[in-house]
Amino acid sequence: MICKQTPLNDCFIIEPKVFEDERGSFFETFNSKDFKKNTGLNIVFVQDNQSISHYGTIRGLHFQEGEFAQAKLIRVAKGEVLDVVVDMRPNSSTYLKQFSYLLSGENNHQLFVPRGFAHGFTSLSNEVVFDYKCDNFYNKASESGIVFNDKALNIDWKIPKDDQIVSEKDQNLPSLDAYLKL
Ligand SMILES: Cc1cn([C@H]2C[C@H](O)[C@@H](COP(=O)(O)OP(=O)(O)O[C@H]3O[C@H](C)C(=O)[C@H](O)[C@H]3O)O2)c(=O)[nH]c1=O
Repeated sequence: MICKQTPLNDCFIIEPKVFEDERGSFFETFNSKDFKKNTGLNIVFVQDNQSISHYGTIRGLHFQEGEFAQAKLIRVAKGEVLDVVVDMRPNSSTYLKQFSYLLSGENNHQLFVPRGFAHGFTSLSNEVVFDYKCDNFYNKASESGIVFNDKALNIDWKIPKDDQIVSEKDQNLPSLDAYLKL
């Protein structure tokens, strides 16, 4: 596996070693020994999630707050997404900076998103299978987020407005400015 630093502190891109032969391919989607050796992080993932999204779906920007904050190891098993993260940690030198990255079933790349980051993605293909590991359990009461079309973040989701599919819940998330004033 190759581990590359992103422009945001503690956020990494992981490129697993893929073995290909006449039958197809194989790769280890997670190996705790290799993960610790390459990232220096001692993370215990406790929950695996999967979502399936139609083309144009935008999920996010989400995070759980406080003691229920989650680090995530994200991959796309099928299709392609633009994954977007924002460092929401006031003490970080990359505070409020954003980073986006194409994850796909083709490149098999993974993105490690540390606790304290807002996370979202958009489906650039149909029926995207989005799989990720979390190091903390789901806790509805601690869910929070920033609205996907926040003016200050001005994220380019790469999907025409007419094609965007966003849940009612996500459309009603606060702006970054409103969230920071909470
Ligand atoms: C996240 C989660 C949700 N749920 C239930 C709650 C709802 O009844 C249903 C759909 O939840 P939601 O609309 O919040 O799903 P997403 O919009 O994909 O949320 C996720 O999307 C962004 C991109 C993330 O990074 C977070 O992991 C997470 O917020 O699944 C659970 O039972 N367990 C869970 O861990």
